[in-house]
Amino acid sequence: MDEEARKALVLRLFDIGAVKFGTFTLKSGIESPVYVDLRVLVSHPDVLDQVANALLSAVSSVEYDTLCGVPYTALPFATLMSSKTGKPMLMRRKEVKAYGTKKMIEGVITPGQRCLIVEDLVTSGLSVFETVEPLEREQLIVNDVVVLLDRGQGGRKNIETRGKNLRSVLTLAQVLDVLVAAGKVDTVTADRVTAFIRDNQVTVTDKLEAQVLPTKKAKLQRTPFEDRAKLCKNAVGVALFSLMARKKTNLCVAADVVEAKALLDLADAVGPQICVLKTHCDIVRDWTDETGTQLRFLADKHDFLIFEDRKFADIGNTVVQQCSGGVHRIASWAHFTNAHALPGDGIVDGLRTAAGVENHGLLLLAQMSSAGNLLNKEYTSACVEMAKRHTDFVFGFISQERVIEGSEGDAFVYMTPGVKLSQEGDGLGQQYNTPTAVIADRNSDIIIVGRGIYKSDNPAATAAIYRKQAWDALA
Ligand SMILES: O=c1ccn([C@@H]2O[C@H](COP(=O)(O)O)[C@@H](O)[C@H]2O)c(=O)[nH]1
Repeated sequence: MDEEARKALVLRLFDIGAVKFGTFTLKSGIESPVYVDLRVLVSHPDVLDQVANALLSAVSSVEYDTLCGVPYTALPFATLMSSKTGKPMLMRRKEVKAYGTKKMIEGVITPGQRCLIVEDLVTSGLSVFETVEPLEREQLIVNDVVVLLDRGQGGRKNIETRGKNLRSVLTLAQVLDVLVAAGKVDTVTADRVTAFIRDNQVTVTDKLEAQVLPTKKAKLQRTPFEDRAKLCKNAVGVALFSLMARKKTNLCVAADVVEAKALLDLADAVGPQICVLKTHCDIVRDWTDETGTQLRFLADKHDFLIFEDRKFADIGNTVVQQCSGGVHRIASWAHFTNAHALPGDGIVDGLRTAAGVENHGLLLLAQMSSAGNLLNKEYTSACVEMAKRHTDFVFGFISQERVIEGSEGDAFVYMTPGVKLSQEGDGLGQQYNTPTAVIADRNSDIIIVGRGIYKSDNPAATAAIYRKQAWDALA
């Protein structure tokens, strides 16, 4: 943007009352000699257009695929920029809906795309980070921020120390220079404003950031997996925690393929990346005893455990036979399986009888990922209580989040299905979250990923991507 255009924009902003001088009490209680209100721009389409052009010229050398305005004032800026460039736009919700999708970001999200943040005014930079955080959780890459007016109160430094580039169309100092030169503001006022800016620098500390960014606030101080192994009372749980610490992976692949060879090939391909291979033996059309034997061979070869996701739900006497007998003889090859708590404690006792506690363990289904499921809070609490009554055998949960807080909860493992890099459902009720959302925000331990990996072109390479994201999210 050239000097003349900049001057014209400043004068127009002054004319429409977007920049005012006097004595104003800010939200913080501080008295300020200057007040910037860019919300008035929506009443002046010519100025909005000038602003959009100025913002676009400030980012002419920046490469980005999509853009997102910080709500609310910058939304019309971003909309105009999107329309002028043809680049798609995303919108961040200020309030998350209490119903439906509960999405933070509206629009088509393509993980890996570079997203430009558009802001009207930067003081501390915190509102920029309120927008950056949910975008990064959706796996968008945010490197660049463009703002119409930088007040010069430390926002640039706060944004840049957090690794983002900030480009501004105007600084408050430049605005003052133009207005003084045009005789709109006297030098005494300009000096008061300059002194105010100098004396009111804002540093964003980690504490302040945590107050504003809810997910940072909720972040758990994690007990290392090797220490949790010492708290767990079941041998398979101990082995799983130790394996995760040793192999540095919290990825479980749901191997939902329907032929034995495909299952074994998949297990061999993703084996180096995983802590657990999850099976549904009853969907494998040519399952034989040899399939179980071969799976155990691969588990030893690659150092993973086998979890048969059988979701037992019958009385104790029946599950004894379902787990040890039938075509699948689950107890002979799976390290652990899972059960619904619905029938009562007898189901745990039955499965313990069928498999024994030395080489087997059990997870309870405390929550499910599917839309409209009936596992409500009371049911989840009842599962938790049941698990606490059987710590010799039950070592964790299938859940959408960590369901027991504190050191007592450290003795259990939390495995979460419904994980994919993109969050669109499957049309049959499955609901997805990203690996980062599941591990960092919901404090789960292990992500369970099926179609996101086995339906990809290269399951081994894709498993490595999920593994890295899930492991990094623990930090
Ligand atoms: O609440 C639940 C419990 C189990 N699952 C199982 O996890 C996988 C998910 O597969 P995707 O292809 O990643 O959707 C599948 O085996 C389910 O049976 C679940 O999704 N939700």
